Amino acid sequence: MDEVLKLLHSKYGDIFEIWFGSERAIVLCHPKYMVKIHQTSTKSKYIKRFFRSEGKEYGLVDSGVFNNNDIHGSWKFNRMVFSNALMRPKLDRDALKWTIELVKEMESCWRRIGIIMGEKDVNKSLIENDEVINLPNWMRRFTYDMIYRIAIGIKGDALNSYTNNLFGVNNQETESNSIITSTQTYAEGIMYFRLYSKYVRNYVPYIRGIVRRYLDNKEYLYGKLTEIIERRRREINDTPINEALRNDILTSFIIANTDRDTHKEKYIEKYKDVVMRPMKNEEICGNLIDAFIGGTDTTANLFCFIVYYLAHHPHVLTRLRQELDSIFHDDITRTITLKDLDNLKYCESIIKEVARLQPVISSNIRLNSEEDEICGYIWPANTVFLLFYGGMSKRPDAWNEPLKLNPDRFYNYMTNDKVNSDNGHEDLGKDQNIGEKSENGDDIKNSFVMFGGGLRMCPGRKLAMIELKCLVTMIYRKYDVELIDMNAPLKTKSTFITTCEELLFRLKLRK
Ligand code: HEM
Repeated sequence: MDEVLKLLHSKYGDIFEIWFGSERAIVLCHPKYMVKIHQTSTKSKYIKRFFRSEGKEYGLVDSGVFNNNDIHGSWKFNRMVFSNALMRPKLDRDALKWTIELVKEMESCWRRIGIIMGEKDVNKSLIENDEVINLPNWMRRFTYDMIYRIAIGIKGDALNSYTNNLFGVNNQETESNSIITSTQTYAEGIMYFRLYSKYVRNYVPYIRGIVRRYLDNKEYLYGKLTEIIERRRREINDTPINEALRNDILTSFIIANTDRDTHKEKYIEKYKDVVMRPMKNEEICGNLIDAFIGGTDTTANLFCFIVYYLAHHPHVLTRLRQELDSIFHDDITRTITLKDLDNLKYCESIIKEVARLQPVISSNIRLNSEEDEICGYIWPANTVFLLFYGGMSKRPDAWNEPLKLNPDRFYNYMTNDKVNSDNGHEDLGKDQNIGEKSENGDDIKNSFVMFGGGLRMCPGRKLAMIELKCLVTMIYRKYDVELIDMNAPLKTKSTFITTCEELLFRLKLRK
């Protein structure tokens, strides 16, 4: 998808149309067109994401947040509860603590196998197996375990059971693993409900069989999640009102708009147009599934891209190490604090710069709910706009030497207040959508779109940054990461998201 859009962009310019079967999409490649689309006002005409409201029975029309098209009803309500659950400062502390624990767990798995060189018990047959030393395989499991804990509050088991399997230990199927596997199957099924009409899904023989299996899996997944929700509801009921509850997002979903919700009054004030009521089990299921899907492949693949770019840019790695050493000195095992994360400005710049060059989500879809003008044309309501972020983030009119990895373009903004106030782009350090050549003003605003924009901007952005900064710190302050084939190009596959297909690696204790 990414490559096709790149090609069409160079051939047809900043605006052109493409057809998906009988559906037309207008592709927008210039950041100036994003100004309207990424507007944060509730009056925005560009909140809708999908052109067809197919797949209600699969939870795709009015449940969860990502696939939800009911923008004035269930999306607004779910999104409010979702954002509040994920953006609470209290969650940051736990997210950091859990990331640290999980990196340690992953290190111990790597040690057992011999991925960390110099360890005694190297298992030769395992480290010669490309599957085992393929970083994306580990990162996917890392983010499964992480999001499971963030979502449900209970440690996931994907890393450990994968490692045990490699050693021939038969694991009992854990609840977390069966939920994650079922969520993956659920995610794979989405395209059948998006692509095929109700008639095809119900009557075309081969497709009907596949769709039935996906629906059975959905029933299983909702059933399992409902058991967990009910269990947690009972635990909450049994906890005295003056006792603090866990900070996982399931707890936040359950207590939202109830007497246990300490922020209730604030939300009533802030979201005046949303009916405040507790969430039903089915709504919570939809939101949990979105957290599982949104919070795994994105962060996992971006981390792999960071590792690839750092291996090929030693001067950037040296600067990163200088920053890490200035914060942690010789203590490569000191527990990382939230304050440390705030101080890791160069580390954050690397994450952003890699996301600019190699975005995991390089395009997005929005529809206008009313007739509107974009690029001098009047578009009827429900025109599909495909926003090609991956093209915008490499425009020569927005960035100096756009194809070069240069974290300084973000670092200088974050560390130099004068630059910030002079160009009016104070927020660059805070996931804003802004380009480098700011003298062009609005034209290049929105040329860096890591987390989308407007009211649908990614609600997991703070969590993703905590995870990524913590991972980069814990790996690079302690280890040298060696790629098995330094000449291999970055192997990616691009559908809705761009994944890292192969990155063979090993670690050595840092000299
Ligand atoms: C590096 C990591 C991540 C990247 C690059 C990323 C990127 C994005 C982007 C580009 C969007 C579309 C926003 C828009 O339409 O304007 C999005 C939406 C979303 N993301 Fe993320 N994301 C990341 C991590 C996460 C995490 C950790 C979670 C959950 C825990 C999450 C949950 C979601 C959800 C639920 C939506 C849909 C929001 C809505 O439609 O209202 N994401 N993300």
